[in-house]
Amino acid sequence: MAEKINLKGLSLKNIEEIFENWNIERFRAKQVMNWIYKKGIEDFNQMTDLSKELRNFLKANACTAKIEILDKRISKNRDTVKFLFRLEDNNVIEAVLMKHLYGNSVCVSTQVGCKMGCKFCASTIGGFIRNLHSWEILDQVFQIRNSLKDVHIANIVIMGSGEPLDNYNEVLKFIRLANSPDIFNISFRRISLSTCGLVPEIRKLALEQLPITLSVSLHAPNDELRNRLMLINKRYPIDSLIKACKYYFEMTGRRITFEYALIKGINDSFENGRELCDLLKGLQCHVNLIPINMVEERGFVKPSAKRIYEFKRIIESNGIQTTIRKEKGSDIGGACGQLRNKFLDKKEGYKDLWRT
Ligand SMILES: C[S@@+](CC[C@H](N)C(=O)[O-])C[C@H]1O[C@@H](n2cnc3c(N)ncnc32)[C@H](O)[C@@H]1O
Ligand code: SF4
Repeated sequence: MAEKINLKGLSLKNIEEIFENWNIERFRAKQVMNWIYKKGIEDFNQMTDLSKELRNFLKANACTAKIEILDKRISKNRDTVKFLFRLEDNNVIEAVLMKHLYGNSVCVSTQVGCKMGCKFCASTIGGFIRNLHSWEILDQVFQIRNSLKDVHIANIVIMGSGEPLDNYNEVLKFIRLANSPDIFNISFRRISLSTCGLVPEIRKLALEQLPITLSVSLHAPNDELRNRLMLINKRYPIDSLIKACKYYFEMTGRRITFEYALIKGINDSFENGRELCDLLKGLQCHVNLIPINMVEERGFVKPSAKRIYEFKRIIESNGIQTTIRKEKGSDIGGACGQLRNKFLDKKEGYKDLWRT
């Protein structure tokens, strides 16, 4: 028997073409998409404005694949919900819903694990397993929205496990799908993509001219320090990264956000702050300071609140807009990849959910 076609993660146009090939009226595609994305219904049986005959045909020839929610953890102050998902091949990923005053955001993963090897990151500890398909990235948003019915999702941040630009085509497909009025209708301006700095792909993304926000994980103001923290810097040193960021701004008019995770005694000195200002001089940007989320396996610790504010003042005094990221969900495995690692280590009751 021919394999069923997964309608999840296909655009309206794609589904219309498939239906046309099956001699089904084109407008039925829009009806099916409304059921899936507007009403959250994935079961063809429940699509009551389709004839019984059509529902049976779709059941036999199509499917709406899904990722399964394995666990859902709500932070004590209820502003963060972490989701652990099982994929069809039994791999496990995580995504997070964060409630902000300016609207709720979902942070999605783009890969199972990561191959980039940043020293402070939990996502890379088990290595890289595989890229996610665009529908698997989309389904993280879909399942979260379905599971928290009263929560409106206003923003998507592509900042979960994995390096999105290392999975370029599927991530771009996902961005376009999430933006589509037939799917989530989230404006490009409300989508942020974070990268560790894959220079050729940043340049390629600039040419797409999508007005999304690009966040660059910088974390160090010079090559010597960045080489120690992020292996990618050996391939694409800071100078080439900053040039690519300037190019991105020229092509899109979108200001870059630089992420700088402050690690006590490593990158938080006054000298580091001044060097960072020199590096970013003249660039249209914003700096987001992140108190490092402790990852036991790595032994990095965040600086004191006083030092974090002092660092912020140095950057701001040079006319660069700077924010300190509010720590969210630290009681439920805050850093990306930490919950998945607990699952892989069969900790905290996850042993029973284990399947190979
Ligand atoms: C997990 S990464 C995923 C996106 C992309 N791979 C990247 O590196 O930008 C998202 C952000 O989390 C940051 N990050 C990773 N581990 C962290 C930790 N332990 N504490 C704070 N931020 C961390 C990364 O540097 C990056 O800015
Ligand atoms: S910070 Fe990003 S690129 Fe680096 S290991 Fe983590 S997920 Fe991968």
